[in-house]
Amino acid sequence: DGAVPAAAKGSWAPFLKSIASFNGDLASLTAPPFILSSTSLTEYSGYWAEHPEIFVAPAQEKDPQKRALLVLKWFLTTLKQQYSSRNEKLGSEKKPLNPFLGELFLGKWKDPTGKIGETQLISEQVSHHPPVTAYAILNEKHGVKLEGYNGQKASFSRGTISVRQVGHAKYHLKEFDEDYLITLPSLHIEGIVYGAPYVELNKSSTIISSTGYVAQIDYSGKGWITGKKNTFCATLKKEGSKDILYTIDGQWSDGFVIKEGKTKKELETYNAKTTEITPLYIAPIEEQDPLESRRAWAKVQESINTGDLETTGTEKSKIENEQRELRKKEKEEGREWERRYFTRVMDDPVFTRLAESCEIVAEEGKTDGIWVFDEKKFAQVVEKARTGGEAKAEVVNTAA
Ligand SMILES: CCC(=O)OC[C@H](C)CC[C@H]1O[C@H]2C[C@H]3[C@@H]4CC=C5C[C@@H](O)CC[C@]5(C)[C@H]4CC[C@]3(C)[C@H]2[C@@H]1C
Repeated sequence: DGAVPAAAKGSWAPFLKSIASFNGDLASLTAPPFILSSTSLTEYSGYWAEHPEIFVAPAQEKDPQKRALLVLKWFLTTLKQQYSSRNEKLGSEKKPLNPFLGELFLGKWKDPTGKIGETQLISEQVSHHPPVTAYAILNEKHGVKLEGYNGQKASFSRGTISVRQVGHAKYHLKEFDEDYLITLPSLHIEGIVYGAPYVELNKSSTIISSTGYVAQIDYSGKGWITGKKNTFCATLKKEGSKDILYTIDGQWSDGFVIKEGKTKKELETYNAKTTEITPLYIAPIEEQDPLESRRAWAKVQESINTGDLETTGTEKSKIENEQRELRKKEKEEGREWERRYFTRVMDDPVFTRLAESCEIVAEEGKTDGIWVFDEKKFAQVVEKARTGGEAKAEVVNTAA
């Protein structure tokens, strides 16, 4: 059963107390030691493309309707890693490290076959209060670019933590000059009182394409029709039409079936458990920029993994104090921290046009702008790395 391990019982009470006065800021949760993960939240951006071949598949499909289906399929294949990979690997959902402002996580999925080409991950903590992670995933060979950002608005009630995700993802196909706006599902954390938290997705999310296709994904937890957890049903339609072109049903943590809308003919079955994950290549720590997660958090990660709470505390405080000093200095000099790859804009025409079709996302975009990948900044960073400028081999050690 999911009962709290006896040894950890002692650390449970402070957690439940902190959760009772939960103020919505997930980072303020004093999660018990066995729940602390040594992974920084900036690394979660990598969950969007752990199957690079599926990520670039739409770029190779000439038919726009089939392309829209392949983008929906790719999105659905990311859910298992996004929302249940900690359970698989670590036994339960964990509390990630809360990234500092400017923290970077850079990596690439290499391609030995030469058919997919290299796929690059750039993830940057663009805001600390509230925490917001922006990311870009780039595949030059197929002209595929994913950019997005996310933050969390959390609340606690009836033993579960509910999280509304702020932000969105935008998938771009260069060859067809096509865009897909992806809204982020709400979630809640179940199993907290048993000490075995896991994510369940709520309600629905949408993918709107500039070619006029709309995908609607409806999530449900246990106790819905099938009683199985992590179930969903998705439909793909042409905007303004009632005809369902395709349906996709299944469990995002297990697998799903793609069917033709009218005839219900089975077109494809996807098995999330047997599809290989491509490992992300990260530069060795000594070659990393000081702002890169695994270098900056190295001592904290080491002490979390060895269960040395004392050192975890002191090393975390060092980073937090450094950050406070930086913010103080910026305030005195009347400047803001320079984001390295992303810029906040008040109006992104692609986002605005596509968001009109789904009210949720439009709201955020209007109020405090949206974070976009800044190609100019990116080019400067690449140039600096090439000419050996003061910035290190930022993009990712291309020699490796
Ligand atoms: C045992 C009970 C306990 O200690 O409660 C702490 C729990 C682990 C609950 C709080 C944390 O749960 C984690 C789950 C994290 C989300 C997982 C996946 C994603 C998708 C990704 O694309 C964006 C980030 C997001 C939404 C994570 C955000 C942070 C979450 C909610 C962690 C909570 C701090």
